[in-house]
Formats: sequence, structure tokens, C-alpha cells
Amino acid sequence: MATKLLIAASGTGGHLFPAIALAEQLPDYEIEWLGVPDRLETQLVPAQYPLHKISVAGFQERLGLNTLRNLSKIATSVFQVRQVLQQGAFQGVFTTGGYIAAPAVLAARSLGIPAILHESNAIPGKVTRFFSSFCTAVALGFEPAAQYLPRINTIYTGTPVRSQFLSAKKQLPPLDLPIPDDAFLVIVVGGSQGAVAVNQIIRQCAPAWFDAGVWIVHLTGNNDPDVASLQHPQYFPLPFYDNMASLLHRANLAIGRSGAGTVTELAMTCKPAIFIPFPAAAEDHQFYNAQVLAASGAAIVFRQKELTPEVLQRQVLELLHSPSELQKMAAAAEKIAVPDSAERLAKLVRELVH
Ligand SMILES: CC(=O)N[C@H]1[C@@H](OP(=O)(O)OP(=O)(O)OC[C@H]2O[C@@H](n3ccc(=O)[nH]c3=O)[C@H](O)[C@@H]2O)O[C@H](CO)[C@@H](O)[C@@H]1O
Repeated sequence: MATKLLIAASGTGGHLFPAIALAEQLPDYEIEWLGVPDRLETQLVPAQYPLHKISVAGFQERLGLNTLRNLSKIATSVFQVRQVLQQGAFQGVFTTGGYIAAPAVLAARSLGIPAILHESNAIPGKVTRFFSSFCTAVALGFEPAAQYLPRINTIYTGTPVRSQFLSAKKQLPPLDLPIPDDAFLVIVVGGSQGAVAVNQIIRQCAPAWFDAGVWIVHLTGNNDPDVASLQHPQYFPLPFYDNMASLLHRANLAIGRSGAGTVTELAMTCKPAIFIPFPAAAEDHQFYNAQVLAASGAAIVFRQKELTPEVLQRQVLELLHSPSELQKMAAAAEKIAVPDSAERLAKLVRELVH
């Protein structure tokens, strides 16, 4: 009988794609998914993995008036996950952190089942910091994260990327966008849901870039009311694009947020990057994700509140005219990539869940 693994990954592309990449490495396992209603997992989790939906409350680390209420909500979620685990006779749980990780880890451990957590950010999220000590193993996407978990014996695996990123460039489907082969292509990516503030500054900068011969693929997300306000033959705004590996390989430069998924994929495809970290990210973790590439010379980081359209406009034009600088940045990005991350993580899962 196949080993049964429950994957608890929910909410954003950054949480879902590494888990999907791991699942793809475990074809001999019987995998089911744990998520919440109305989040991205209902669209992104491949159809072959049955999806169990539970309600999960935000977890507050600080003690306070909300604590008792939160504890009772977590207890309810733990109860629901225990039922899923027992009814499905699962032998292990894998999670990519976030709110769903708390009940998943607690339920698994209370039943004596191994729980493996993967943290993709350079600063671990609060659920990871709080619940790591309950886990059977904790894997990290970026090495610097280990210093925030001093009492945990962590394993550095890198963050798995979808299998499309592991295909040889030549085998990837071509871009279905009419962009000339020799055009300088900038791609703008604001994470799996887009980033309205990034969209706005890009639209302000774009006219000067078009004049300089730049083409732009702009992944805008679904929440930007002004998305139709810029139209130009060299401009392709798209709410979400699936064929990311082909797009990133084709790009000459990326501009965007520094969610762990984006940073990892840009390293994998050796792309020079300009990051504008999401200022409201918990503990400023996107800034530290961006620093992983910036410290090696692969990326330039701007704080959103200090960035003007003039500065961004100039920076891109400078890079456009400095192929040697772009090459140096690309070479630096390659050093951060962990191409066999999914295999490393799958090996860990195979050792602990069988
Ligand atoms: C706003 C927020 O809280 N973001 C968090 C969320 O990231 P979020 O999911 O928003 O962003 P990430 O950069 O981690 O991942 C984005 C993923 O979506 C994919 N993509 C994006 C656009 C598109 O059109 N098509 C597509 O496939 C990218 O290729 C990438 O795989 O989880 C990450 C991992 O914990 C965190 O680092 C981020 O801080």
C-alpha cells in the first residue's frame, strides 16, 4: 500500500508552489491536501490531490486579550485536522508554514505522526518560530533563516520550484506573447496576487522605457482598478500567467516584490532583479529575502517609501545600457540557486514518512 502524506499548504503561490513541487517528486505516495475554503489552493492544487478544507484562524503570538479566543480556535482546527488524519490513516504531514501549519503540526504530533515543516523565507514566520520545536524536521529555503531558530536542528534544502523550472530551456513551451526575440524584456511580478503599489510606479516609469526600446510583461494581479490605464504595443499586462519558467528565462530583467517564491525562481533562472519588498510583510521578511540576492550582487533593493518613479526609471535605463553589469548580476544569482531542492526535500520526507 502507498504511503499516505497530508500536505498542509494554503493561501499564496509562495506557500503552494513549493508543496506542489515536492508532491511531484513523490509519485509513489498517496497525497491529499489540507487547505481552507476560498483561498488559492482551490484553484492551484492539481486535481489529482483531494483537498480537505478546514477553517483556520489567524494565530496571535503575543499574549493578550485575544489569546484565549485564539487558543480555542486553534483547538477547534486541531480537532478537525486530527479527524482528517485519522479517517485517512495518514502516515505523515508536510507543511510550508503559515496559519494552517499550526493545527496541522499539532494534530500530527498529538497522534504520534511525523510533521515536516518547510520555511521558505529568510526570516521565519511566527508560526514557524513558535511551532518548529514540535516538528519532526524543519527545512529551510534560505540559509540565514537558521539563526532565527537557534534551538532547532534545521536542514537547508532551498525552496522547491515547480517542475517547469527544472525542464531544459529548449523543452519549455514558447511564450505565447508576440515579443521580438531581440527585444529587451522587463517582467514585473508582484507575487501571486500582484502588488498595486508596484503596478502604479511601473506605469509611471514605462513611457520612458518604451522610448528606449524596452518591452514589458506586467503580472498585475486581480485587484488593480487602474489596470487598463496604460496601453502600448510593447506592454502586456496580465492578471496571472502560468508559463512562468518560459517567461523568466526570456526576461532580461525582473522588477517586483521579493516573496520567497519569486526570489527563488529568479535565482533558478539567473535573472538580474530590482526588488521593492512588500513594506507590510511580517517582520519585514521580504526585505531580508531580497537581501539574500542583493548580498551576492544579483539584485538591487529599493524601499517602497523612498522610491520615486525617477529613480526607478533611471536605474532600469542604466542597466539596459550595461550588459556587463547584467551579466555579473545573472552570474551572482546562479550561485544562490538550489536546483535539486525538491529532491532534497523529498529525500527528507522519504526518510521520515514511510
Ligand atoms: C503578500 C505576501 O504575504 N506574500 C508572501 C507570500 O508570497 P506570494 O505568494 O505572494 O509571492 P511569492 O513570491 O512567494 O510567490 C509567487 C509565486 O507565484 C507565481 N506567479 C506569480 C504571478 C503570476 O502571474 N504567475 C505565477 O505563477 C510565481 O512564479 C511564484 O512562484 O508567501 C511567500 C512565501 O511564504 C512570502 O515570502 C511572501 O511575503
